[in-house]
Amino acid sequence: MATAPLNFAVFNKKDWQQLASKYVAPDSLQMTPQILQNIKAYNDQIAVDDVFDIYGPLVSYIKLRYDQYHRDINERAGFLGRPAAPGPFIIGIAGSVAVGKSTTARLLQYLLQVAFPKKQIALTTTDGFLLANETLQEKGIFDRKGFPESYNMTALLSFMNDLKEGKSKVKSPKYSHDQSDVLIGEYDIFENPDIFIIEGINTLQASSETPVYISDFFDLSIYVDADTDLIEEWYIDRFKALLASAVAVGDDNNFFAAYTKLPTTEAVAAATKVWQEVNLPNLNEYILPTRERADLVLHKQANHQIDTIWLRKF
Ligand SMILES: Nc1ncnc2c1ncn2[C@@H]1O[C@H](COP(=O)(O)OP(=O)(O)OP(=O)(O)O)[C@@H](O)[C@H]1O
Ligand SMILES: CC(C)(CO)[C@@H](O)C(=O)NCCC(=O)O
Repeated sequence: MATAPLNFAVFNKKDWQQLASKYVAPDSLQMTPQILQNIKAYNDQIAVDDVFDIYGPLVSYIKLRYDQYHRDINERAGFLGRPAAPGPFIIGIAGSVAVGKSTTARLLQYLLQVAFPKKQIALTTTDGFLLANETLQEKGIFDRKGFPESYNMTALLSFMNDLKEGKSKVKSPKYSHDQSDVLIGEYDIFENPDIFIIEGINTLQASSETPVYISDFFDLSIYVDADTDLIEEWYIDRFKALLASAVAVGDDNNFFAAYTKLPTTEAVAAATKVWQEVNLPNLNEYILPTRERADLVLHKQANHQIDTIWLRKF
């Protein structure tokens, strides 16, 4: 993998693992076999060792940062002579299409909920802020889906602002991977969560529409990294899984239904072309350059196992 910039501390799995109990006692993570079973149900292949070795210290580090966040807002409110109105502690997760951001986000949500049973841990994706396929087609930018201009950044920033201000009933629009489109009129509604996770390829990007970055609202950011050839493999694996589920469901409205009519090799060739012509250029031009802006980088190797962690020192 690339060399970490000077302002990051680099850990291999063994050194990172030593940090596990610094701020969260391991037993407070309550890693029972039943919990592990539930976590594994998200994805049968999640490396169980990573749950302890990587996510244990990560939850511990988030606890440290969460406590600091609350001390900080109280002290700042004291300085201003105004009541502290804390919005959620916000964690942003970035990385390529198909690198495993949503899987990482769901696992983290689960583990944080176990570690903080009385807190509300919420999760969304920036996918819902994509322009609808129809709009992308009208604008002639359907082949730029996922690129900065394909998102409604104004709506996304206003969502982040409402959330951080502590407004109640903040809505984020939904996206369906089966439909490969936003679900018009469907929302997730958030009611004052304590910790909020937002994952998406663009979470560390600047916007051309406004000088504010989405990451200006983050209290911690994570970039999920892997070598490009591996990510392409995972993209194709996920495409095959979505294809298989389209066959099983037999719904002609499913985006993947058209591909099910093709021989598998042709369908996979079409997906490879989308990777090469859309997602790979997007990764190289717009996503990878944001990696060094993250507070923490999780680097994955084959089988999604995390081998290296970069943690920002300053
Ligand atoms: N830890 C993991 N173990 C095994 N498989 C994983 C893991 N993380 C992700 N995957 C698989 O890799 C593929 C991509 O993962 P995921 O859908 O989470 O990516 P993503 O980064 O959220 O993608 P997108 O940006 O397109 O929504 C999926 O098929 C998922 O099941
Ligand atoms: C929804 C995004 C943009 C990001 O998650 C991505 O998964 C996507 O659909 N990219 C467009 C090209 C493709 O169909 O893979």
